[in-house]
Amino acid sequence: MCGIAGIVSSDEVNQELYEALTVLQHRGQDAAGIVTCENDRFNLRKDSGLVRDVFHTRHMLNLRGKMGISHVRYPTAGCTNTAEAQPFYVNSPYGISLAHNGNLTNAEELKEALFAQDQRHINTDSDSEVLLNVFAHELQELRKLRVGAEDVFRAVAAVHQRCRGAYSVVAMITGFGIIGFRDPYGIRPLVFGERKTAHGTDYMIASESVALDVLGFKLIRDVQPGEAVIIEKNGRLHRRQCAEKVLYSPCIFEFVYFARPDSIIDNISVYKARLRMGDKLAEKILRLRPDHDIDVVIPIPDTSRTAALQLANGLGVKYREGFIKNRYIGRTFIMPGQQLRKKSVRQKLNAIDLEFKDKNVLLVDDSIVRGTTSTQIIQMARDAGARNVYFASASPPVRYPNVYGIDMPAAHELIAHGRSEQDVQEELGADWLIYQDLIDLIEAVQKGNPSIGRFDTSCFNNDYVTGDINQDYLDRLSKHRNDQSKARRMVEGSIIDLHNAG
Ligand SMILES: O=P(O)(O)OC[C@H]1O[C@H](OP(=O)(O)OP(=O)(O)O)[C@H](O)[C@@H]1O
Ligand SMILES: NC(=O)CC[C@H](N)C(=O)O
Ligand SMILES: [Mg+2]
Repeated sequence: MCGIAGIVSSDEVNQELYEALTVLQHRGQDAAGIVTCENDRFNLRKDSGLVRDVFHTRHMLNLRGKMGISHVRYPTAGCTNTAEAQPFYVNSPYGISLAHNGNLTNAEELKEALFAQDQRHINTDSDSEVLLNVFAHELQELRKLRVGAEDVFRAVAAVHQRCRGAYSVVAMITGFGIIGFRDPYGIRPLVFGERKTAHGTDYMIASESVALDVLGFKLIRDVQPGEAVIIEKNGRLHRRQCAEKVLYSPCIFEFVYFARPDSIIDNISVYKARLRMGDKLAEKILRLRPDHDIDVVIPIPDTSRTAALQLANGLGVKYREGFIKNRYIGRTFIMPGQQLRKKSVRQKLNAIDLEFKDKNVLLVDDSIVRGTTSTQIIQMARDAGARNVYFASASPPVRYPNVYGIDMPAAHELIAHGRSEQDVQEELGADWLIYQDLIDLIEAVQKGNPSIGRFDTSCFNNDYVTGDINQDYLDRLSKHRNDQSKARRMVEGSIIDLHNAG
């Protein structure tokens, strides 16, 4: 998952793009970048690392301009090296820069076609560089000296024809403005908002509404699946549906884990969706064991807190913060490499023994993916003296790879793949394991916006919304991107790009 933002303002945007990235940091911790545009010239700073480490005062001073885009990265293609940090840049036509959240599922074919037919060279393994070049090629084909909104809409329509998979995008064209667009399924979130100032209206596009809130923008709405939103540098706004066929199917895992609870995406409050997940889990537990002996409900910080609190209320059992999170350790699931993920769980969470001693504890997490967190946490609960350790997951067993922007490419790395719930319970060492039912999860999310008829739930039920994912693709993905092969490719690459402020 990545975080993206774009701003057109009557004032300098560097500081605000930086702040947007700090608010979106939970979507990607590997690399960060900002491009601004001033007098038809781009200024770029991007590098591997957290937002606070990538941008120093000297970089910020260089990022001049009243429009710009920014990105935090969690790779799903290529590797973690700096050459694949975003935004990407092409000089022709016009000078275009682009930041992408999602994953193209036909990137290999597109890369070949870009080279063989469109005479474009792709210098990294990043699918986002491919996407940028498709967009650039389609704009070039229109052969206009100066670009206009109509041309951009036509190029986005052509992108929809050629690209498969998930893409929420912000792009910027020198001397013209910024563009936000979303694939025809709306798999990854994208919202836009406005802020009235004494000098006119500023506009902002972002992955999540929380970034708008923090910068004082008012949410207008989600960018619709297939839609493109253009904000010209003079503040003029254009919108157009560019896809022939639209099938709104947002990724349900955004609501389970990725998005911040204070965001509203796809017109659904993530916070309320998580509360409802807690309600549903409580109902299931009471159905299965009306006379349960749970003494205390304990969340596994951070993301599960909202669901766990409501679950405790539903059961009428005490809610206690039995694990304390080290506030300086980030999200472990999106860290690169299993060794680092495993080590970080212990650095991140520590138990308060008195909440466990001689009690039947119900630990709650939002999801169990590789089982890295749950295995260690259950052991920690036992070490802290718990009598029985029960474990509830606010989402169903994750059994299948994600191909739309979450880096879980190899089925065999998922703890529930090919295992029954009973098997997983034994593997984790829990005394009882309760998973949310998929139907309940869907209801919990859909209640926030009943007009969305479908969600991408592929990691739970193998049903990929784009309908074009076959075993051959999954096998290639698994071979290329499992933990071991990723580790082999962790080489540092130098950037062939705009001058990058070092
Ligand atoms: O089964 P696993 O492979 O361990 O993955 C699932 C865990 O990873 C995530 O936590 P993370 O530490 O990333 O972030 P959080 O602080 O937002 O909960 C998620 O909330 C689960 O706790
Ligand atoms: N998680 C994402 O959205 C990743 C974007 C893009 N596929 C990359 O690897 O950089
Ligand atoms: Mg967690």
